[in-house]
Amino acid sequence: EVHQLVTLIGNDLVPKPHERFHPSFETFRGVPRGIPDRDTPLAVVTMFEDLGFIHRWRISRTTLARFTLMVRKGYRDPPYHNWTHAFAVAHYSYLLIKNLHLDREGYLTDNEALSLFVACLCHDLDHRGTTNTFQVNSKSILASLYSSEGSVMERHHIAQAMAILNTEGCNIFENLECHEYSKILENIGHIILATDLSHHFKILPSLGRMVKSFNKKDPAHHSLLMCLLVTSCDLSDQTKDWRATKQVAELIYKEFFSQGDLEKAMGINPDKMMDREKAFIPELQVQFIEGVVRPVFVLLAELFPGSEGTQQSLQAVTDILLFWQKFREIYLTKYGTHHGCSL
Ligand SMILES: Cc1nc2ccc(C(=O)N[C@]34C[C@H]5C[C@H](C[C@H](C5)C3)C4)cc2n2c(-c3ccccc3Cl)nnc12
Ligand SMILES: [Mg+2]
Ligand SMILES: [Zn+2]
Repeated sequence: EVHQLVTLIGNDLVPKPHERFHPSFETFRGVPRGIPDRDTPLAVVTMFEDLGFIHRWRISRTTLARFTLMVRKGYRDPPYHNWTHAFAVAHYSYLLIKNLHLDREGYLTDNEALSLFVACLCHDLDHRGTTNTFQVNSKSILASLYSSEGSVMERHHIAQAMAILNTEGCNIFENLECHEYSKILENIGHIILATDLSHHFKILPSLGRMVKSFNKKDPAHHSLLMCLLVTSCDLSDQTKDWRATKQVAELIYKEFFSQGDLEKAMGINPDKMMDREKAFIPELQVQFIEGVVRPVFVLLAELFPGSEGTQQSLQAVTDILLFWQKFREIYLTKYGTHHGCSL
């Protein structure tokens, strides 16, 4: 498949995204999950090309093809935390960089923009469909490796990304100067660690301050911005249409409930959110979107008020929240209580 992909992109055949994929590919309404899996490696390469990364960082096309296929292969196939999710997250970062001109406008350095896109592609590598808490409770190998530092899964995702870059013929950063190279690895690690939602809650007060008075010269602001951006990308499924969002919620709870079943079998009492007998999904989704998702897109819209895309994303999240609130009301009035709710 490397040969096939290389031939495609080798002789400058990298197509324009909207022509090859879908007119909505470059818009915030576009649903990257609609791209067939077999087309996603080429779509990744077109995004690298479209963002000017291939030229700016002298990335060899064959190396890029190998890297992309290795990353896709590095994902397992749990219901939600698979390659399709990584591709969707990376696509949203592509939209942000392209439409907000994050590098050109000085919100991010060139290096940070490339770091964000590559970190999104790699941010859930080798995910097993279980949470950090599960790693610790089940005393997994990954917990034995990383639990002392916290963010167990995220540290594993970083290790997997580094392993791919260290694989012969897959290091897309091979032509970077020394200081750029070490900077990019540091940024990618920082960004992937920021996808742990408990980290997001810790920095939330600082994000609020950063958004109020962003200082393009302050590296700390750049770091906080990269954390906010990657969290918005990780949650970007919630900025699409209701049908797409509902399908995603089904995948997430399929993964959560499998973990809950596993925990029960292991004699561990699962979190309500993971227990198919106790979870009332509409309520959980109202809480998550109201408490976590919408505040992220409010911050993003505040930071980029002139961008249609961020306003659209905030509006979409607001609509999704309304849907879940209606869903919850109907369910509660119809059934009085919520036992045995299924989507
Ligand atoms: C739709 C939707 N619902 C979601 C409901 C709940 C949670 C969730 O991790 N909750 C918490 C709740 C407390 C405090 C922290 C740590 C743990 C304890 C677990 C977070 C995530 C959800 N999520 C994600 C998502 C984003 C980043 C990583 C993993 C995932 Cl799954 N992406 N989409 C969704
Ligand atoms: Mg993750
Ligand atoms: Zn993710």
